[in-house]
Amino acid sequence: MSSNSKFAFQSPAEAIDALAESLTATAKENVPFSSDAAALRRVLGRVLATPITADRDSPAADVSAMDGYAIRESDLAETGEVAVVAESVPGAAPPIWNESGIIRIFTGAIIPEGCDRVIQREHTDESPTISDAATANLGTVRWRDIARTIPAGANIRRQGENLSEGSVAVPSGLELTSPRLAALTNFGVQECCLHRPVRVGILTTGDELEGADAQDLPPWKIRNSNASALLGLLADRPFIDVGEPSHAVDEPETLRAAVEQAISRNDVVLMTGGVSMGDYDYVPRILREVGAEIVFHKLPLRPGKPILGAVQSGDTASTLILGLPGNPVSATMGARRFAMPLIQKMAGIQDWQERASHVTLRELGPKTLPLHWMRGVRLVEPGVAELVIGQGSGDLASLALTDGFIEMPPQANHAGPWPFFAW
Ligand SMILES: Nc1nc2c(c(=O)[nH]1)N[C@H]1C(S)=C(S)[C@@H](COP(=O)(O)OP(=O)(O)OC[C@H]3O[C@@H](n4cnc5c(N)ncnc54)[C@H](O)[C@@H]3O)O[C@H]1N2
Ligand code: MOO
Repeated sequence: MSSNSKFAFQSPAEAIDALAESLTATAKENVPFSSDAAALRRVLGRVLATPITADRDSPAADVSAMDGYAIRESDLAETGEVAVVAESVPGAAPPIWNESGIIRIFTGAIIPEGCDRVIQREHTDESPTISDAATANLGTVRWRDIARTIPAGANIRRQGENLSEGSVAVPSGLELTSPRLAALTNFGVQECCLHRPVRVGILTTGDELEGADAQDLPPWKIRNSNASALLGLLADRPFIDVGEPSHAVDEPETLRAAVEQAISRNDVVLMTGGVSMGDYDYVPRILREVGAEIVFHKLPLRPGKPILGAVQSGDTASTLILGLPGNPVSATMGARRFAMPLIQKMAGIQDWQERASHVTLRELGPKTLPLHWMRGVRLVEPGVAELVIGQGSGDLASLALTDGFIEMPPQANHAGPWPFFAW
């Protein structure tokens, strides 16, 4: 703990970095790959653990970038009609060129040996205007003046100009997005090595909590909204394997058993509630009892000041435990701000640190805080947001109107731009 402060870390970013030091990426596993929908879905959004290399040059040969005519320079000297003697089409080997006449070529087809450029068809007058491959007669063309300005090499995509055989096409540590799935298909991948999805367990605590289906609640009971909020943050990320949330009442033995089970089954345990100063706030004590190292408890942050970050060392890897304050706004913002980047690190994502976009506030009230301040906002136009002023960290109704939140450092009193954390 630093000497001039009651907090172990002075900012969320420092606290996240400190936890990250103990955390490693999940194991690698080989997953079959093909281009059918089921196989693509299986790997989409997962994280590549070893690079994909090109199985051959890209393109695999010199190919045409245009529909037109493959020629050599001397063909342009012809002022009359030039005979089209063959066609080079995608999907077929190029014709053998016998050096008399020219070759009609289509985009993507291989440049026949000896040709040094492609004249696009709109730079010619063709006769007939549409070729009739059924007859042996492929017609003739006349060059328009502009054709004679087309230099050697024009409209030819050279063999290997995108990537040469054996070079890295997709580096490891990246999520498999749509363009990367295309690259895997293009480079003949049959099996890819991915990080196992990060297992995340949600463990809510509190005697007051009931399920979403509870009806006719007495006023001292509430529905477990944190479980839904956390599940909603994590469930649609293929690099996360989030299980059914579990719940423990505020009783030490029950809670300890639930914590031990959650730690044994998961890479990350997200707890909510029970981390502040109440008589029934057992979470810090129990985490210590089960042998977890508490890296921080309380940060200069609002909402969520009582947040707790801990690590349980295992035989091969450490488990991350976040004790999120029970208040719904604190729990949800805390999970987004702290858990997401750390889960990304454990998922093997190279650039796991938050790369938040920034927004400027349309209006800023006079208030400042001596804490890092996460404030719910609604996007009103690109790069501009307005504050959604709520009644505090229990105000779920206001939270539901937000698109995300900004984070302002202590005493900040200007409109930004501030980092924006989208839901
Ligand atoms: N004496 C002090 N009291 C409190 C402090 C403090 O520093 N000194 N900090 C306050 C702050 S700030 C927060 S945030 C809360 C955090 O408290 P806990 O993490 O111990 O959470 P609980 O007391 O269990 O619950 C707080 C609040 O949230 C509701 N809750 C809890 N879990 C859920 C859930 N799964 N779904 C929906 N709502 C939930 C709970 O009913 C309480 O209303 O402590 C302050 N107190
Ligand atoms: O900081 Mo706590 O999160 O207000 O409610």
